[in-house]
Amino acid sequence: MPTSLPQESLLKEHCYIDGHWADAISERRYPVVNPANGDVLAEVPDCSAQDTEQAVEKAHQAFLTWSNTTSKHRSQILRKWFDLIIEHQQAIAELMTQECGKPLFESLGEVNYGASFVEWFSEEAKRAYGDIIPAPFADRKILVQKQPVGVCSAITPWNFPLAMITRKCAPAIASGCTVVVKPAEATPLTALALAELAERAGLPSGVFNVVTASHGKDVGEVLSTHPLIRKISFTGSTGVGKLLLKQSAESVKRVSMELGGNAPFIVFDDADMDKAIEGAMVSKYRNTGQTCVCANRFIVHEDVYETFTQRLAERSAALVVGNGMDEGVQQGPLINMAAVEKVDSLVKDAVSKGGKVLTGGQPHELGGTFYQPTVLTQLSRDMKIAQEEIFGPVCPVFKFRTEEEAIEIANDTPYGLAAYFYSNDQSRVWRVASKLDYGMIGINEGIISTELAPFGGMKESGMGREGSKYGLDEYLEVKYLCMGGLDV
Ligand SMILES: NC(=O)c1ccc[n+]([C@@H]2O[C@H](COP(=O)([O-])OP(=O)(O)OC[C@H]3O[C@@H](n4cnc5c(N)ncnc54)[C@H](O)[C@@H]3O)[C@@H](O)[C@H]2O)c1
Ligand SMILES: O=C[C@H](O)CS(=O)(=O)O
Repeated sequence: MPTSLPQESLLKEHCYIDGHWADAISERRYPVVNPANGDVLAEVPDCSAQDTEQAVEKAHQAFLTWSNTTSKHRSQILRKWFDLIIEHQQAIAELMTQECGKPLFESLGEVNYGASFVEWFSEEAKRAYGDIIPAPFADRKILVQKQPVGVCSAITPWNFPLAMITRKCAPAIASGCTVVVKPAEATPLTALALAELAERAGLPSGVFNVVTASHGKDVGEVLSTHPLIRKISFTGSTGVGKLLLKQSAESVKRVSMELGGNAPFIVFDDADMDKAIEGAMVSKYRNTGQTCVCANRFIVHEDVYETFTQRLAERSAALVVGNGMDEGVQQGPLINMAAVEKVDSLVKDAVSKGGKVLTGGQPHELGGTFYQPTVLTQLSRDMKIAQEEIFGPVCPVFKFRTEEEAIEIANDTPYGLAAYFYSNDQSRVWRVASKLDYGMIGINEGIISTELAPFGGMKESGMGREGSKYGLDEYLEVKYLCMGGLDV
């Protein structure tokens, strides 16, 4: 085990089921690798369908008790979990950087962002209000109450190893549900550290379970079809999301889907260029371009196109690329070589069709999973980079002339997660915001995610919302009680 991993007991190498640290029934294990240098950080259980079925059954038993606790009790435990995550944020961040690659300052940011969902839903737990509705007849009362959905499953991606788990499990636990989590195969250690801190916070056995596996298919099939699972919450690619929707349909499970993105970043001729460049940099290069809400297509008015592209290229070329644990590094590795090959293939396709490389454009001289921050111009919409989620440090910059053209280009995608645009014309702001088909829109702002606002998309970017006052309802059922025959 590399010496840089925290020695404190947050490094867990077993799955967490019903309050026990366990091996897989098969005793198979798989290595967790640092994408920056290929170091084996740890080994964790390679769980199967059988392990997952046991976890679901334990979560069901725990639900029978947990669902009958008071919301205040659940709130207090969630608050303790939040406090422990914050207390141990450095150790968690070091685990996160070494298993997913993001620079340490970004991992610390994610730990605090992910913890904010636990804090938020420790408060929202006490606000699952119902209604008393004026009855149409004198002898009855109409009541509406909310109750927990039941046993939930959560399947999460590697790019935000903590926040994507807390964004699901905090509202689930707050509402009285229990959860079986399958983290991404690449990033189980952060999830297991969360389980350790949940146990220390006093979360009862079986409420929060973590099943680790080297691939998603077998475990995922159980988590999307088991009769005791009443809801599945998935964050990941649209392709896997569609598969899970199909698998969940047979037993009509509740679903939350947080899927892929293809965010447009529109710069109008009346934009504040300094703000637009800053917004472009933070939106594009967060997690080395590997976030679902990263700017994926820059769409820039012809009058400011040269200025924007030159300034973006200068800033991109100046980014420090390296191991995320090293001081000053701003761009880490991509998650694996397949990601490097995909990003490079998109760049080469664009160049083969006439695209021009202003900076970068190929794997980084560091080798391995590192890629050069890249800016491309002279692009056309028939290029793959116009339609696919890049998930890497590449900025394709398209040109437009009219407002209508910009909106048409921006909406020309099956995705509808996040969009961004920069303009100082207030009338234009209202026109464009109303016409963009996206669940979240940053206006003169490049980073918009917060636990206070509803996170989610339209079209093939998914369904449901996470965080905010809307996030709790994803884990609640609404029940109507008609109390009749009253002599009142
Ligand atoms: N909308 C959002 O909030 C959001 C957030 C983060 C990432 N994402 C998206 O996730 C993708 C990148 O993450 P990724 O590479 O981990 O995505 P992915 O879809 O490959 O994997 C996500 C999770 O699904 C599991 N999985 C894979 N195949 C499965 C199967 N057949 N059955 C069940 N589970 C299966 C994986 O093991 C992992 O835990 C991007 O498309 C990104 O846009 C979306
Ligand atoms: O990658 C997807 C995450 O949901 C992005 S964010 O951390 O919520 O902004």
